[in-house]
Amino acid sequence: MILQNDLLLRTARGELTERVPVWMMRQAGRVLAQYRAVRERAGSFITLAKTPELAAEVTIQPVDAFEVDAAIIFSDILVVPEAMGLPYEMIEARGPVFPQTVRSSADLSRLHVADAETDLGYVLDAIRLTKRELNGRVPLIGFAGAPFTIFCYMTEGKGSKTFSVAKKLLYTDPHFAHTLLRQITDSTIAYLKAQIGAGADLIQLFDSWAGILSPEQYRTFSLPYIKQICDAITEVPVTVFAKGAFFARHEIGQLDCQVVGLDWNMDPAESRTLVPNKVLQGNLDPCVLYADFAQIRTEVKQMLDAFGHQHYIANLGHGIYPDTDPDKARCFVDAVRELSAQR
Ligand SMILES: Cc1c2[nH]c(c1CCC(=O)O)Cc1[nH]c(c(CCC(=O)O)c1C)Cc1[nH]c(c(CCC(=O)O)c1C)Cc1[nH]c(c(C)c1CCC(=O)O)C2
Repeated sequence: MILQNDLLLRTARGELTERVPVWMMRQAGRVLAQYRAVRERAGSFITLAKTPELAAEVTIQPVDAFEVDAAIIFSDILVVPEAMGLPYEMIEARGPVFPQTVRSSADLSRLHVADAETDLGYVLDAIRLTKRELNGRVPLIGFAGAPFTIFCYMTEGKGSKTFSVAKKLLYTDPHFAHTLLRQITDSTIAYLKAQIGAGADLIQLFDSWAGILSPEQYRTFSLPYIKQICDAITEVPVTVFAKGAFFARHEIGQLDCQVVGLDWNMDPAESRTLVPNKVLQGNLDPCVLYADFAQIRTEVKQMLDAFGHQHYIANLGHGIYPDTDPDKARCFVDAVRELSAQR
């Protein structure tokens, strides 16, 4: 299948392009009334994620609504722990919860390394169906959580501001921590390879909780596992997005990945210096989309000026907030397209 719009893919591979590609983290979701309608029909988030026809439908919605340069498969990072034997629930207005947690070596007997085809076949089916329905319009991004972020949810059992239960284990039982991190890494590599086999054109790793670690802990408990994944994924470009890990940009830049994702606390020029020779992605504060249309355009212009128009993928600095006006999201995408094409 030849892609009609392969701008993002060419940029991710390091090629010079005619304008800056743009998409938004969490673009498939509650921002869109069309999503909420399908979610209603499905009954629950998990049913929606496990029904390939519906997952494909909501994956494509933002491509129609915003004309972004990529689709990202509708799923969640927490499908990996579930596939390893730790099911999750998605509680309305609260987020994900694991009724059982894993906090010691004894708990590990309940887990297995995920088999992508049997345990995550529904995501692979959703990818195949989405690819067919996209019919080459834009590339499809596959994704997974980085092992440390998945470790946080599996040990803590729910979201947390500090993830102090998870962090405590790094100090009190590092052997357990490394064993679990290894199992998550092995599961994630198998899963990402299967996503690529099913048609994913690029891969993004979300290390959403990277910012809670010290640089030393990040070097010990997160980076080595991300490195294993980057080394294993050779087929398509890989983006590493480590939220809050401003201190690790140089080391992330040394990995065998093609794109480094940035949040809005990370200065573009400083990031270019720390991460030379890689494509950068980001990093507009999602709260800018609460500003008026004129100000959104001004902020986008500043961002494009700061990053430059090459070796750069425009995005938000984290996922779009669910109460964002979709017209403002559309304004962000349009501003990138228009302002980066004028040369
Ligand atoms: C940490 C994390 C999770 N999930 C994800 C991350 C990493 C990115 C980040 O840091 O934001 C990744 C994710 N989750 C979802 C996607 C879909 C693709 C996309 O459009 O980006 C992606 C890429 C769907 C989702 N995942 C979730 C929803 C909302 C649930 C619903 O629709 O009922 C969606 C659309 C739920 C979810 N899932 C998770 C949380 C904490 C929550 C609750 C908070 C929230 O609601 O945003 C775990």
